[in-house]
Parts: sequence; structure tokens; C-alpha cells
Amino acid sequence: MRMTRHRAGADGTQTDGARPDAPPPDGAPVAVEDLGVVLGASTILRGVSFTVRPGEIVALLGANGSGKSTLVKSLVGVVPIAHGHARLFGQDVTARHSVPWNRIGYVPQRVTSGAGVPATALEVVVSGLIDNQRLRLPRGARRRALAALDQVGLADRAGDSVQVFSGGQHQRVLIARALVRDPDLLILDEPLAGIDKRSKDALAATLEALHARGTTILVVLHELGELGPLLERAIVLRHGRVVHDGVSPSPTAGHDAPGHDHVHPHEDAGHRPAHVPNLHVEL
Ligand SMILES: Nc1ncnc2c1ncn2[C@@H]1O[C@H](COP(=O)(O)OP(=O)(O)OP(=O)(O)O)[C@@H](O)[C@H]1O
Repeated sequence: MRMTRHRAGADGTQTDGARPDAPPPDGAPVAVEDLGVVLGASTILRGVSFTVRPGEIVALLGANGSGKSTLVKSLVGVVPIAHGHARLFGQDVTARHSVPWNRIGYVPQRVTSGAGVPATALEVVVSGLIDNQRLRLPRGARRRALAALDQVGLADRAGDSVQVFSGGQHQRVLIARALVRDPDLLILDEPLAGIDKRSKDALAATLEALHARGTTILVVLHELGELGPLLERAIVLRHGRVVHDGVSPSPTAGHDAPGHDHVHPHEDAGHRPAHVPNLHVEL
């Protein structure tokens, strides 16, 4: 893993840690401008604009169906962008095959690592080094995969079949798979969903360490949970539009209670400005 990262000031400029051999400054990790996504006959996202600056940890919040997953999928080329632009590190990803995979790690929502094949945790993590061009692993693949597993606290399980892993352990393996490329930007889609408390705590610790060393993190969340204390900023979607971009809201009381219905009526009158203190957003 690279040990030096570029930390950024509020305006996104680099403030410390610059290496003598550092590449020239490039674009923000994420810059989205007037983004629109249409799936089938439905407009899922419209007029979405925001920037994530280097070293930030930003939550993407919103009720079920508000468009969070679609937004991150559009960033990584899984769904097409119909309108506007999305750039990762200055590279326009509107054309699907231009995603800078060498700099990003992506953990999709609700997938199990290596389901249906007798893969070990190490093998799943190594697969994160496949570059979509040729089926050949780079030098040091095993060492890098072990280091990534170590980051999520699973180095001692490297040789175990993932078929016996719990949901939380699968999620940690998938995060290790995303980390094996040593990404500058980590995008996670609901990493806390359906996993045990121990794994949630382990994930929070991993993300805290990554954040401390300057990795930029964009995380889709249903509720703030264990990651709440880490979050500096939240972008809230409602009906495919950004309705809040600023301080992280406090979750509504009872939201994490068993049986809580996460699907809420949507009223666009609920838009609040970013500076409102004690912000409560019904997710
Ligand atoms: N392939 C698709 N074709 C048509 N509509 C889709 C498709 N994928 C998602 N949608 C719709 O887009 C809307 C946004 O879905 P999305 O998964 O992005 O929401 P979300 O905020 O991530 O919700 P959740 O928290 O439930 O994952 C939903 O109404 C969903 O039904």
C-alpha cells in the first residue's frame, strides 16, 4: 500500500504529504455535474451535482428507491449516464469504459464473495487485481491480497473457503478485494446492511484507518450506525435529486429498530438547507 496520500483543504487543494515524485494535480476524486440517469421508461436521477474532495468521507443517504445505488453504479459504468457528466479524478466516465479502475475500489450492494465456487478468501481478493484486459495477475498479487485481508482483520482466514463465511465476513472480503488495488477512492454501497455487530465494528475501524491515511470514501448508507462518528458530510437523495449536501444528519429515532419500515412517503417540501443545526432527515 502507498503510505503517502494527498490530504486536502476545504477547497480541494493539497495541503500536506505531497511526494517529490507526485503526479501533477488532477481532478477531484468525484465530480458530478447535472447528472441524469434513465432506466427503461423511468428517470431515476435528475440534475444531480456534487464534488467529493480528496480525503473526504461522504455518506450518500436517502430512502429506499431514492437512487443511491443507481448513482454509484453510474460512476463505475454499470448504468449509462443519459445527461450531464461524472468525472473520477478528472476522467469523464460518461463513456462506460473510461472508469479509472486503477484508482478506485468499489464494493457493490448485497453480493456474496465467490458464491457457488470453492474459492478461498485469498482467491477472491486476488481477483480484484484482474484488469478486464487479460487473465494474468501482476507480480506480488499474493502479498497484496494478504495485506488487503489484513486491513479488514481477516489475514488469518486467507486460506479458508468463503462458502463458510458469515455475511459480515463476506462483506469484509469484498472490501479487501476493493482495497487490493490500493485505491485512492473507495465506493461502498450499503456495507453495513445485514451484517453482525462485530463485522460492523471491524468495518468502521478499517474505514477510519483508510480515512486517516487520506483515502477518499463515498459510502451509501441506510442508517449512520457505526460509521456515524466518522462522517463529515452527507449528501441526501430524494426522488433522484439531491435535497441536502452538508453536515451529516442525525438518524430519526427508532430508525434502526427491528421491523422499522425504511420506505417512507416522500415530500419534496422536506428540503432543508445545509447549515441547519440538529438536522433530522427521514431516510
Ligand atoms: N434496471 C432498472 N430498471 C428500471 N428501474 C430501475 C432499475 N434499477 C433500479 N430501478 C429503480 O430505480 C429507483 C432507484 O433505485 P436504487 O436501487 O438506485 O435506489 P436506492 O436508493 O439505492 O434504494 P435501496 O436503498 O433500496 O437500494 C427505484 O425505483 C428502482 O426500482
